[in-house]
Amino acid sequence: MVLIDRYGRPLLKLRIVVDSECNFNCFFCHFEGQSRHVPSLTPEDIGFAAEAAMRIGVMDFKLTGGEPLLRRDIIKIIEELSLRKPKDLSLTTNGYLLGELASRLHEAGLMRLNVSLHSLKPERYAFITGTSPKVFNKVIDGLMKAKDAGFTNIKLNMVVTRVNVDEVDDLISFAAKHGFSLQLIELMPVGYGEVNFDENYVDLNTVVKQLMERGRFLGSRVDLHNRPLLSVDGVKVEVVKNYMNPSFCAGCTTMRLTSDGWLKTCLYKPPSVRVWDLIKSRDLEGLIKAFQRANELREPNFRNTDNQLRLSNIKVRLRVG
Ligand SMILES: Nc1nc2c(ncn2[C@@H]2O[C@H](COP(=O)(O)OP(=O)(O)OP(=O)(O)O)[C@@H](O)[C@H]2O)c(=O)[nH]1
Ligand SMILES: C[S@@+](CC[C@H](N)C(=O)[O-])C[C@H]1O[C@@H](n2cnc3c(N)ncnc32)[C@H](O)[C@@H]1O
Ligand code: SF4
Ligand code: SF4
Repeated sequence: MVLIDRYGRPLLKLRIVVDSECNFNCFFCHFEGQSRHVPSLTPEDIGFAAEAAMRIGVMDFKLTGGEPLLRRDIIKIIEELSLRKPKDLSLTTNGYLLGELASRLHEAGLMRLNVSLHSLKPERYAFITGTSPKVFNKVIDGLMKAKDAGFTNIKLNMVVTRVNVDEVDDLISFAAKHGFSLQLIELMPVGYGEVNFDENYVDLNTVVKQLMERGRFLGSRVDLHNRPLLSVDGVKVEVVKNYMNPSFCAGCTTMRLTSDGWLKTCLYKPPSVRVWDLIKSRDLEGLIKAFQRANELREPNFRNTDNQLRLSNIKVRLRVG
């Protein structure tokens, strides 16, 4: 069984925001649209929430944050999820603590890793992430340790802004050299990303157009946002172009479980459904109902209103006829 929302979109994936804290301070951080410095669910709570999600057909879990590797019990969280045998279990990290944790993450059952890497220039990396230039080498070391630990499917996340758009080719070369794939992410006007959006936004379509001069289109991810997949210089490049993109939202198959126990139906905006008490009291039926309710409330953020008008006109005409 899979839940379908009012716009015909299946609910396939849960992004679990495991914490609201971070050791970095990226100038664009959206913090998954959740509040800072709030309490967090325990590993057992998260496992229980995943169980309810699996009952309604969600088999794909993404751990994110804040910085998920700051949780001292991150291994236990992964074990709790892994024992329920999901189809996909992945984590997105800034990579700072990856060197220390990579082997244990792999052993605990984590299947995939996305590592944010917005620049290959230590000074610029520090500027973007609000850290010191020494941090860059630690992140690169973490990436190499993750590869050695057995992670075969590592995606580099690059949020493309005016600060780093000149490094897209360098990131492709770096990914090619080390066997990673690359995810180009358009800046989203959420959280800090909203505050400095105008001076930093780059339309990803312009970047993709240039890449297509030497790359080829492999297809779209219909399971997730209809994201285009390209092959450029032998590297798989995934395009996360969200801003003003109705096709992206039409393919939205996700919702978020925030660290303080809300089902957040969209990154950008309410509504959210509170599930903290249902999780804490282990009310499985109540939690399944809350998932169903949140799914009914899901709405695409960017929509092609012209098309929608045309569609509703057709429906009206059919009814009248
Ligand atoms: N607007 C929006 N952005 C999303 C959504 N899901 C993921 N993103 C963004 O996509 C970018 C990449 O997210 P990741 O955490 O690396 O995960 P992912 O690529 O979505 O997931 P996988 O393909 O499973 O690895 C980040 O900027 C996320 O904020 C969504 O539903 N809506
Ligand atoms: C919120 S972070 C949490 C995980 C981890 N701290 C990290 O940075 O990888 C998840 C992903 O969202 C990206 N991101 C953060 N703010 C963004 C924004 N305003 N627009 C687009 N992507 C953003 C990050 O670069 C990262 O790849
Ligand atoms: S994007 Fe990730 S690493 Fe950067 S501040 Fe946000 S949570 Fe921290
Ligand atoms: S509907 Fe909201 S959460 Fe879904 S893809 Fe669009 S912006 Fe993201």
